Amino acid sequence: MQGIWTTERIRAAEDRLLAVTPDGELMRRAAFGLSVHAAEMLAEHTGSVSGRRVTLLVGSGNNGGDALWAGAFLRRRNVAVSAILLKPERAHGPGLAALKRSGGRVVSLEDGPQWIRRADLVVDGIVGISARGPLRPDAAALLEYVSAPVLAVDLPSGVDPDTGAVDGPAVVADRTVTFGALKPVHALAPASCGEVSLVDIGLRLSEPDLQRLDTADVAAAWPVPGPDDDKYSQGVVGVAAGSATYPGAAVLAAGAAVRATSGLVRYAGHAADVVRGHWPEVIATGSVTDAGRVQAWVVGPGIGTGHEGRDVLRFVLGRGVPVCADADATTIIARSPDVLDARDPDTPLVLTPHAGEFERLMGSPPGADRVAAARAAARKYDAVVLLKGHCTVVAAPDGRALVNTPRGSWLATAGSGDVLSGLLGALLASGLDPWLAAGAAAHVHSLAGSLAADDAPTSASGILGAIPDALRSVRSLTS
Ligand SMILES: NC(=O)C1=CN([C@@H]2O[C@H](COP(=O)(O)OP(=O)(O)OC[C@H]3O[C@@H](n4cnc5c(N)ncnc54)[C@H](O)[C@@H]3O)[C@@H](O)[C@H]2O)[C@@H](O)CC1
Ligand SMILES: [K+]
Repeated sequence: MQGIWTTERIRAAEDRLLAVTPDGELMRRAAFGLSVHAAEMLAEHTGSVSGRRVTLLVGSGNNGGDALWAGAFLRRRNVAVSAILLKPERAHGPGLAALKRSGGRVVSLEDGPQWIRRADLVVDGIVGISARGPLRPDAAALLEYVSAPVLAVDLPSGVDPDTGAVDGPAVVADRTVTFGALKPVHALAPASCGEVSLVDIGLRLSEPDLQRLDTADVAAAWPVPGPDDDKYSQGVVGVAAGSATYPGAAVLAAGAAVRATSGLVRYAGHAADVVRGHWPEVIATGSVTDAGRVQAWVVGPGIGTGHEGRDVLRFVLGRGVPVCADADATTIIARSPDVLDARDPDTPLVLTPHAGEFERLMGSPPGADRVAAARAAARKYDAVVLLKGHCTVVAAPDGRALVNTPRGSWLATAGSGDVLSGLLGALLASGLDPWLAAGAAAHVHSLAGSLAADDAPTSASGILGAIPDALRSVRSLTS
């Protein structure tokens, strides 16, 4: 697991470390690491370091100080460094002195645009973890002239450090170099951060506020049958999805469950013939009441929100096995919360809302702080909540939260959620902790999406087809 800490926790840890570290030492550690990444980016983009031009955008805090010190280190490698000070009177004193001593140039705000245009690399040291809100107009105006790659110091300025929210002008970086520990922005705003690298400055932090699964975590969690297993012992998953008119959701959810694990999949609903036609290995019946025993249910995709859907949901909630309530099932729960009375309180429930379904469940949209929103919903429904979005957030009623950071946005395609619910149901049936199951399913789902897309549009069927490759890739990276 990768740990992620809020800026409040990071600042407290920095204060503890600053108290026992010589003055300026932490910033020099951070800035030296930053300069190494800057040189690497120059070499990558231009083929050389010496003689290249770097322009620093320098704000009034320590983030600007990091940029100035990194500029001084780059001068040692014969890089031409120019610094645009957004607030010259409040620029970091020792950093500015170091840059000047090293032969770096300080340019005025008015001359800034030409130095940005000429740069081989632009370093964003405008603001770091102490700032909130979008860039101010002077900084935003400078960004208009940027065409070179951008390296963000600690985080892309203008993006909220604790939520990753962008609500105005903000830097879009090719790479972000952060210090000490990952902050929420790094997991929640991949499109703003670009590639994220961590420089160790010796921070010591305990329990993280938020986590991200490593490939190794997913590989360890994913069920692999042993020599004594049979189709029942691995956990049977039931899928209650689709309708005669809309059988697609059933085919996708059941198919994902088939591909996720090697046990048995049962289907119950009006699309039994179509499901059987696509997946002969699925035992398909017309109704949940005669589906047979399962160890987890996936319910909701395409079942409708009328009487029949409500009855199906009530039935599966009363079986004493984990339930993944997706799509129409979340809408039913939002409109008729009494269906949850059928639930045995000890039965794990996973809700998988997108933003619209979330609003129905909670009465207001998720807002900028999606992690807090998912946690609140998890508490309200005493359920694991997987909040869909570009970055998927999974929160448990006990407060655990994780985020899945995707590669690209190819998952935003019709039927993609049905595939995710099938994966998740199969993991629940295997007995995995529901929070981990949701995180692992989201991880493999997004990996399958990027493998299927391979830089071109894909479809839910494409994602479904790439599940075995995604699982192979997860397992191969750790074997
Ligand atoms: N404290 C430490 O031990 C370390 C801090 N480091 C750096 O220090 C940074 C935090 O520095 P600071 O706490 O000085 O604060 P920042 O550099 O994040 O900036 C705060 C300053 O920006 C201004 N500001 C606030 N919102 C703004 C906005 N929207 N637009 C423009 N200006 C705005 C404020 O007036 C304030 O002066 C970290 O992000 C990191 O880069 C690193 O050097 C590592 C060590
Ligand atoms: K920054």
